[in-house]
Amino acid sequence: MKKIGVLALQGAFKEHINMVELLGHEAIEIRKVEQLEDIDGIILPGGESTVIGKLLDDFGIKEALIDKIKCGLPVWGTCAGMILLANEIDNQEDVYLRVMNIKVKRNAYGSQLDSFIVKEVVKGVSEKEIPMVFIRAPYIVDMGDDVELLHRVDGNIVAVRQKNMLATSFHPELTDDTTFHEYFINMVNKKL
Ligand SMILES: NC(=O)CC[C@H](N)C(=O)O
Repeated sequence: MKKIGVLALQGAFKEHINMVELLGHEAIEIRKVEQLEDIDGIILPGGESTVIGKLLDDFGIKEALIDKIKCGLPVWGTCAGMILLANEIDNQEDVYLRVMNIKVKRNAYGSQLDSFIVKEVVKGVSEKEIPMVFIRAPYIVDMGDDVELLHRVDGNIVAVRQKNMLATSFHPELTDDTTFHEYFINMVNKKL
């Protein structure tokens, strides 16, 4: 059984906790630096990246989290979590963890009303179609040569991996499909 931290400062962290537990692993709500010592991987949930970014500072956890990720802690950022990981954010000076060689565009599809769901096969992740929920989602507008493209939707980059870091524009935790959570657990188990 693995211990998966879910950053629990703001946003849809409960849903990730449920998915991790559904797969038989221990899920821990992360709010304190010392908790980072005792986990095998961490998920950064969807929410509001500006709020989570500020709370990372307020809770004094940002620098320790950056160090852990740079030392190889497997991390998965979903939606706002992807924004937190990015080196650059289109049309915005503020950046947060700056650990992943991607440039993201926030609210890339428009407002809440432009949210949508698609079901597609993600090569290398699953043979069956996976439901992908996009809610005021970002997408990647540029990425480094060291970043592996996992999936595009309508030509836009929505899932990538860079060594121990996984980023998706969409929210698997808001579906009943555990495929991406299994993929991340395999990363944690170093099977991928
Ligand atoms: N569902 C989400 O996580 C939305 C992300 C949010 N629009 C942001 O820019 O931070």
